[in-house]
Amino acid sequence: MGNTPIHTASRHIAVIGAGFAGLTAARALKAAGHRVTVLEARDRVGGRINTKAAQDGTPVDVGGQWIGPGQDRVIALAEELGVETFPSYEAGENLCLYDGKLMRFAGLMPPHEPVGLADAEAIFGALDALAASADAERPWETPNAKELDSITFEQWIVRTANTPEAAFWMRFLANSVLAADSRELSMLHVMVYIKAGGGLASLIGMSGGAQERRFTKGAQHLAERLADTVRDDIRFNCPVTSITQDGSGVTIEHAGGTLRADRVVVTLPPALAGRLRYSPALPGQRDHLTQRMPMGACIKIQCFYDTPFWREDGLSGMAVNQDGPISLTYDNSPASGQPGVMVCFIEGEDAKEWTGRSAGERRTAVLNALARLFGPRALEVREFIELSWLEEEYSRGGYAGFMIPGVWTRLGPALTAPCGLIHWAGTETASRWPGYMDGAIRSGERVAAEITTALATA
Ligand SMILES: Cc1cc2nc3c(=O)[nH]c(=O)nc-3n(C[C@H](O)[C@H](O)[C@H](O)COP(=O)(O)OP(=O)(O)OC[C@H]3O[C@@H](n4cnc5c(N)ncnc54)[C@H](O)[C@@H]3O)c2cc1C
Repeated sequence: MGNTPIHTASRHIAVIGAGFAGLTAARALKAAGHRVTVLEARDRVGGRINTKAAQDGTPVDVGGQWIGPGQDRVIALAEELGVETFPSYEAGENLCLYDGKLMRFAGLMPPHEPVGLADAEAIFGALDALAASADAERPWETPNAKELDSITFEQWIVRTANTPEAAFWMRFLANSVLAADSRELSMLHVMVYIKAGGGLASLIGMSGGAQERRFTKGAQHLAERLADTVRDDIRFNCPVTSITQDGSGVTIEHAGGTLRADRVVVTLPPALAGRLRYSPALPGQRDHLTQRMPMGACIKIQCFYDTPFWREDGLSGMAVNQDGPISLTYDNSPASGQPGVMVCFIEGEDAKEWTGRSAGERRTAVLNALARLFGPRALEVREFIELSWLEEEYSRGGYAGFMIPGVWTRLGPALTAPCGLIHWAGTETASRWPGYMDGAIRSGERVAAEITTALATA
């Protein structure tokens, strides 16, 4: 697993959550000779990964789905466990509906008028350069960290953008990459996130970027194969409610009873970790951190068609939509190209609004938006599958938790610092690819090494 094994007496480690972070931690701890018990609230593994089946059996990822270069840990895991991937479809031109005008374009930027186009390109460059100066391992040590952490991404946009086009693309970036509104995000957090994901091109690209490949049988396939390595140690339908530490171990209360262990790994996103009861109470800095790391907000929708009809028009299926409620679409058809599947995202403020509307209203609004982009054939949908992650009791949003201003510089170390016998993991704690499956896996590996070291020196 890439860690130097340190031999210690076997202990019992509890792991809360059977997403990629928890499963990876459990597997590594077991491999190091410990007994593990994974307590999972849901009746399945995967957490923010969830593959459902459409009526015709096509796998549909209602949660995370893409992987790309630089995400070495998830790629290595898929190879090791024999889980097949295929390249995302991206041939053809993209669409952008902006200022009431529908533009077709190749590459990253639509043909805005020259001043707006130049300014949009310049602000991407400025953000990328600033992000390169971030310290993703220790964000609070980034040059000018305090200043950058005292403003929102929106304040930086207002200062830096000279045209509405540049401001639009930056707000769109916040929505599409972090599922958050530019007014909520710490500027320092945006920089750290970009740096940790290898730069803007890496984050937003398809081939060569984070959207390059998908799992042939859905991302859940990888979670299931990983779970197979610790299957007998997972207890489902066991939402944890409290963790009590004493001199010799931890007592964990969950819906199925009580578990005693030597140490515990909590892999929940900080906002959910903050809802557990801890005795003794956690240090103030850790609690205030969890009070200030809200979840991103997104609704993921997939529309099924007999064929990917947009391909016949020379379109890739990728569209950016200023009018909402969907802000972004991609061709999400299976590798065979049949049926045609269009994935649409409602993110940030729009997701908060539209999660409260009826399913019927959402369906009508989504299909009307698709018809404006791709023409009336978009209305001939044969299946409509949506999931609002805001409504998921054991996620309460996605893609991930993020930092509002002031958190990284005042409370940052509390994100990963163990609290006695409690260790923290989860994608939010990763310094590479936080917010992604890869970050979750890295966090599971990091926490397993942390526990092995702690036990060796205890
Ligand atoms: C719509 C959407 C699209 C995404 N797209 C991508 C993508 O394309 N590529 C990518 O790499 N990433 C993507 N992500 C992000 C990715 O899914 C996550 O970063 C990753 O899966 C997080 O893994 P984790 O183990 O850290 O957390 P989680 O998967 O959230 O695991 C935490 C686990 O804890 C459980 N739990 C919660 N509360 C309790 C409790 N009280 N007691 C016990 N168990 C509990 C949960 O049920 C869950 O199983 C997306 C996420 C979403 C929501």
